[in-house]
Amino acid sequence: MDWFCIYTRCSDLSFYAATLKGKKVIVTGASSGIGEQMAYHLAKMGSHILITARTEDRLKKVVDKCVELGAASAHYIPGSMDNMTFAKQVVHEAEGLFGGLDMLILNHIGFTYFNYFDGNVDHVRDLLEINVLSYATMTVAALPMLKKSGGNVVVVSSFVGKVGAPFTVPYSTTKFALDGFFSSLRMEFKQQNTNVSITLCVISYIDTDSAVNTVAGVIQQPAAPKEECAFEIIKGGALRQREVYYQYQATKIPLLLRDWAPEFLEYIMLKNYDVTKLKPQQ
Ligand SMILES: NC(=O)C1=CN([C@@H]2O[C@H](COP(=O)(O)OP(=O)(O)OC[C@H]3O[C@@H](n4cnc5c(N)ncnc54)[C@H](OP(=O)(O)O)[C@@H]3O)[C@@H](O)[C@H]2O)C=CC1
Ligand SMILES: CC(C)CCC[C@@H](C)[C@H]1CC[C@H]2[C@@H]3C(=O)C=C4C[C@@H](O)CC[C@]4(C)[C@H]3CC[C@]12C
Repeated sequence: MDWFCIYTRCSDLSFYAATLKGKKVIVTGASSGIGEQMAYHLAKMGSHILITARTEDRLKKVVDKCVELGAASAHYIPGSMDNMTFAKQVVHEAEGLFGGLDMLILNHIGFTYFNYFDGNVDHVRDLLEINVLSYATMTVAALPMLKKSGGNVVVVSSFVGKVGAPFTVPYSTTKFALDGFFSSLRMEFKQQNTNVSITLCVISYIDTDSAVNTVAGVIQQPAAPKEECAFEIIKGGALRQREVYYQYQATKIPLLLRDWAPEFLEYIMLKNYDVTKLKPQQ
């Protein structure tokens, strides 16, 4: 067993020892994809869960399954994160339901295209509202409760929140912004001895329906499983890691090249794109 395996085993063990049983957790964007899978993991661990997204019937189905899987309690609140009043309302709902909060998992994203930048700066602004400002708004609203519990903020970002890539100009802009906001805030928390951890998750291509449909063959790299991805995100948050890299070899290794051999990294990334598979712009 090499050092990496030993490390992984130890961190898994310490995670299981400190599971999220009885913890109060909000998961945004949990009607599908990685967010839905995170809700199921938390349910199996026996957490109190509040999920949110826009589509009520999907949320209801996820909540029903969470109850079946063993959640201490499961609730949903439907609404759109382009509305900051709603973003605050979700946090206040958790306060009313649970009387506190241990973990805030920020995961939702607004719809975007996967193609050459179309010049529409209004779309960039709209996406910043949903993907960044609602995250900041919810964090500010949840901070009093998280300070009381010594809790965690978990921010789901992307490989393209660390490295620029073709066809994701508006999306990548929002994910880079999350790094600026949350990495700076994390340092202020250290400076002020604020006992709230911030985990930024750097995620590679995952097999969610929306991602696979959008990317449709353009990216040659295989998509990683959403169930495992969801587990690694929760584990990183519970262990108060500053960043999570999933999949490790598809994120951390290229990131090592980013500052030392940027042109080589660009070369590798472009080789992974099959532009002939690009869907026509809608
Ligand atoms: N899949 C991938 O390849 C990768 C994903 N990620 C990140 O993982 C996270 C989850 O992605 P993934 O599971 O693939 O995405 P999905 O499209 O499956 O899920 C997105 C979620 O956000 C919700 N949502 C969409 N628009 C809004 C809105 N306006 N207000 C509130 N909620 C909204 C959706 O529900 P509804 O439509 O009902 O509102 C859904 O629950 C994201 O942060 C993404 O950036 C990072 C790297 C790679
Ligand atoms: C070393 C390289 C080969 C790695 C390249 C990996 C790149 C291309 C991977 C890493 C993260 C991926 C994107 C992502 O984060 C989330 C979304 C949102 C979803 O709704 C639509 C798909 C999209 C844009 C993914 C597209 C493919 C991306 C850019």
